[in-house]
Amino acid sequence: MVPEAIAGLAAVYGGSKVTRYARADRDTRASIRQAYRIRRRWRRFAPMAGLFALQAPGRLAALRTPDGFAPVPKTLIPTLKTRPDRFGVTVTANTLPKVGLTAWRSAEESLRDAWGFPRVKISQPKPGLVLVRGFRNEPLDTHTDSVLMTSGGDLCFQPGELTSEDPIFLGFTEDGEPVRLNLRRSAHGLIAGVTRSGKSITTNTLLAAASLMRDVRMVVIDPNLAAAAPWWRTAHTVSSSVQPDEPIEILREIRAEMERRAGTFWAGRTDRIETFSEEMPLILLVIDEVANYTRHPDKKKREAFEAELSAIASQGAKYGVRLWLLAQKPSADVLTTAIRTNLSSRICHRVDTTEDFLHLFPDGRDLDVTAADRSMPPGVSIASLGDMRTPSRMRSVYLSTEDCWRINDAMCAAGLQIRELPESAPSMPFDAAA
Ligand SMILES: Nc1ncnc2c1ncn2[C@@H]1O[C@H](COP(=O)(O)OP(=O)(O)OP(=O)(O)O)[C@@H](O)[C@H]1O
Repeated sequence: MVPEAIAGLAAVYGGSKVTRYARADRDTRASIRQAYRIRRRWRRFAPMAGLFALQAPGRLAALRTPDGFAPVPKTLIPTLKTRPDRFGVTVTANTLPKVGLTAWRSAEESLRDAWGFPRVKISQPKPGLVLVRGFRNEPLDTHTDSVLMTSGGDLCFQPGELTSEDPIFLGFTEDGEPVRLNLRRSAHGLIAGVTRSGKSITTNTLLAAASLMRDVRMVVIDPNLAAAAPWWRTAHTVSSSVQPDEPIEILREIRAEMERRAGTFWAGRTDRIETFSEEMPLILLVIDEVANYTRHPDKKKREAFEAELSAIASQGAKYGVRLWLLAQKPSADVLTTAIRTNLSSRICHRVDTTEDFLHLFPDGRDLDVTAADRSMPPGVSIASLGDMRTPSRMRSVYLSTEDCWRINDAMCAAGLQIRELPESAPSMPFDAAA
């Protein structure tokens, strides 16, 4: 019975590995094979790389050793665990006496050559453990499609299937770590970058995921209409007005909703809304090209817009509002420091100057990354959001505007259409539905 149970367990374990391999994409399969080779050759390779320790022989060894011979010390080798993914393999090893981070770093070149990685990154996440991240593919150079659509153009999630608690997968850091945004737990955000740097593609993912969440109410203000167009029929509120009047009205309505929600604090004995529902949705307010309003030539309108925006930026989060602003260059004349300070999640695509970068990351001069880099390709940014400990390079996942239209078509088919497209829609160049 016992050997049968062991055989059964082994079959299940082996079966799950085979299934995992069969389901993996081509790059992950190559990494699975690479991880296997690393483990198989490890005991022979570790002493050659100097990654071993000698343990003085104990009394038992002395007893077992024939007379006239000195007892041989035991060779200890770090134990490896491997985690393959599409970029390469992450190897975790325990440290041994004198085989800590320094020894692993000294062996970096041998590890790179023996394991076949163009780049490895060695770190110590906690005492007793060393992490070697081997990259066969660079995460920043690797195109990643959004998880919201299949390669065949079908939706991976049906409208209403997600909630604000579901993480939005925005991209990968340069170390291959997924970057996820949790709308419920995070506060406001800012996306910057020169034209064609990738702001819209990043925003597509944010808006598309939010539109599939049943407890999120989407409000999109966009003087260029580009970001708003796919969501025109289904977003709760949408405006493409170049003049600030309509956006000011929308911001006032949100403020009125905030005041209405303040009343619920008494009943709930709380000072913030942390759970959302269809009756009490999270309000995602996205404003593209915010400079169009904050630098509007009409001073009175500009100030009225800024006053509303400032109130939402400072107070909105606790009432369940998440404000995301997009700007090419969020300098002080575009966004006041008071507003900017409240936009804690930051994504900075390529910008022109270091000063522009510092508007998003005031400590940017001390960082070893910058977005004021002309070689930075579209889709790559410096990001600080979610559980990232320091700002890091990120490559956004790709979700085309055409895919956003497809998601919107599916929402309309599910009876979620709120309004018709504007009269001018058929002539819009980006109207994939036309
Ligand atoms: N994450 C990405 N992966 C692959 N390609 C990308 C990515 N992001 C952007 N691109 C490429 O860069 C082009 C420009 O991106 P996008 O339209 O998002 O720029 P933008 O900053 O919004 O520009 P604009 O301000 O002019 O609207 C896209 O059409 C696409 O070809």
